[in-house]
Amino acid sequence: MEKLFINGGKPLAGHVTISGAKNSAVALIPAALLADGPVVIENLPSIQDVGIYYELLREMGVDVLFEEDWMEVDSRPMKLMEMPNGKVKKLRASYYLWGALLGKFGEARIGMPGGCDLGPRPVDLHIKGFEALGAEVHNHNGVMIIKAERLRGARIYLDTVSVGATINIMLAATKAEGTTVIENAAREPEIVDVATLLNNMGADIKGAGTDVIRIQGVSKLSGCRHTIIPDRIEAGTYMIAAAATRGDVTLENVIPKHLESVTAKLREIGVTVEEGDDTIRVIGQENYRAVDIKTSPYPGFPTDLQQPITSLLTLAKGTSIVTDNIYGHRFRHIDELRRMGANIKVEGRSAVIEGGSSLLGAKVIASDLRAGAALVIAALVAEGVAQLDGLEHIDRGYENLVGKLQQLGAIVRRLSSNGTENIKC
Ligand SMILES: CC(=O)N[C@H]1[C@@H](OP(=O)(O)OP(=O)(O)OC[C@H]2O[C@@H](n3ccc(=O)[nH]c3=O)[C@H](O)[C@@H]2O)O[C@H](CO)[C@@H](O)[C@@H]1O
Ligand SMILES: C=C(OP(=O)(O)O)C(=O)O
Repeated sequence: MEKLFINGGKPLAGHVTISGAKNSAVALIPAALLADGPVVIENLPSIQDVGIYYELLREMGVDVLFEEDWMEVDSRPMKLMEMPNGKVKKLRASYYLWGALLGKFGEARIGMPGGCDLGPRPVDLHIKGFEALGAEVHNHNGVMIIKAERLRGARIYLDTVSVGATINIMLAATKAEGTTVIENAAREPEIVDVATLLNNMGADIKGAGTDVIRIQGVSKLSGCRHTIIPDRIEAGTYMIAAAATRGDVTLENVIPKHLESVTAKLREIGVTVEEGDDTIRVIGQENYRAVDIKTSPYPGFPTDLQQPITSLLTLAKGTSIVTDNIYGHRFRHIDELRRMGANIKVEGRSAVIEGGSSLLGAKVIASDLRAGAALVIAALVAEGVAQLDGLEHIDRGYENLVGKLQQLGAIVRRLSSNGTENIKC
């Protein structure tokens, strides 16, 4: 069992290159299965979710090459098979196999997904979408059995804005007969990224990035090459870490537009943020103001940065209220932050943070991916050494976290129980 040891109190300084987006990568890989030819995906982040997808594809008989930051996916030898358990449970985004296989074979038999435990994460809208396209959907002992004689375009209104349901419907509808219209669609940049790949494969998708997406079905898709967009959540995490440690960090390979809500909130807190074409420089300040934050679908403040920014707000003078309107139970990091000396209470969907208390190193456990990021940020600020467990969650979504933090001057080490150092992660 490995742990992170962080000796806090050192401002982060220097440059950090942001990797490809996790939430794009895990949708683009299944999307590539729809092509009748090789699809090359570049700028892949080296994270566990991508590694698991690679193994899933191999199990399904896909011809797949995976080297450092690119993957070539050729699904021509692939056969339809049932995947009830195993690796599909290890990540959330295995649910994209539902839409991809439904589009490709007219059938999918895939177990319910895993991913971060953020409280209830229903999939009713995915099912509603598939049914509207003409599929029959049954949940048989935790295995989704989705079958369609013919997929036919439909008008689908999403009652809640959902990233997963928007992409899954897009995947299946790409090869349906006729036109599908998704109303109240999610607008996240990762959705645009997936639509771009599908269009380059020969699909006809218009409106991705707005709340109405129109998909004219096509009968055949072919191979192509695609570069993944930068990970705005990884970028936001380093922005917050730079601010919290009162550092001076320049992020490279970012799209500043994707981070507007984060930049706006950091500025409100009192952080200096300078935007370049594909860089963002964050300069921390001594005094921070308390602010209120409410998460909402893109372009609102992302729920995936709600936990990390809570750590920063423990340093701000006054009371901040962080409300998660997407996942009202996403507060498992709070007890751990309290262990480090933070003064925070949870009231319903909100964390109420009394800023100004000093953080101290402690033994803490990451319960999920962004809880891990929040605790790393707190540890970088804290006095003394913090010991962090639960690294398997962090590994799902942060490429080379230790190496990147060390490059910025942090005193951080990843050690196994026998004291061996692992600097690759
Ligand atoms: C792999 C991936 O891309 N994960 C992201 C994706 O997760 P995921 O796709 O699972 O999240 P959704 O966008 O679907 O969820 C948004 C909201 O819709 C609700 N909902 C969703 C589907 C459904 O069928 N019914 C329903 O009620 C959810 O409970 C949640 O309250 O978007 C989340 C919200 O930005 C992010 O936190 C995750 O990092
Ligand atoms: C919640 C997250 O991921 P997933 O949906 O893959 O569990 C996340 O990236 O913060």
